[in-house]
Amino acid sequence: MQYMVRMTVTLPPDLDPEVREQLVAAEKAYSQRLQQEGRIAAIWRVAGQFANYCLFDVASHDELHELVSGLPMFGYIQAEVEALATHPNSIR
Ligand SMILES: O=C(O)C[C@H]1C=CC(=O)O1
Repeated sequence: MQYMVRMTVTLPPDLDPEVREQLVAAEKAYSQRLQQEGRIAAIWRVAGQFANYCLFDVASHDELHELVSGLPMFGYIQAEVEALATHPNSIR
């Protein structure tokens, strides 16, 4: 099952810079592991914003929730999820 998830990240402006650096590094490692596993099929930065679109390819709503809620930055992320179905005009 595929889901397009828009994540908007709002880190507190007064967050300790060291904690921020650790969060960013942990987020990168987690995200790259999911990409290597194919559970994040693609990721794009929204130009000019601290936001991204992630295409998840997972088995269930529950797996999606587990992965999104496991993001190190989860407490600072607003996630908007759209479930994707096959488009009848798709040639793939
Ligand atoms: O957009 C961000 O930097 C936050 C984040 C969520 C997944 C990921 O790889 O990075």
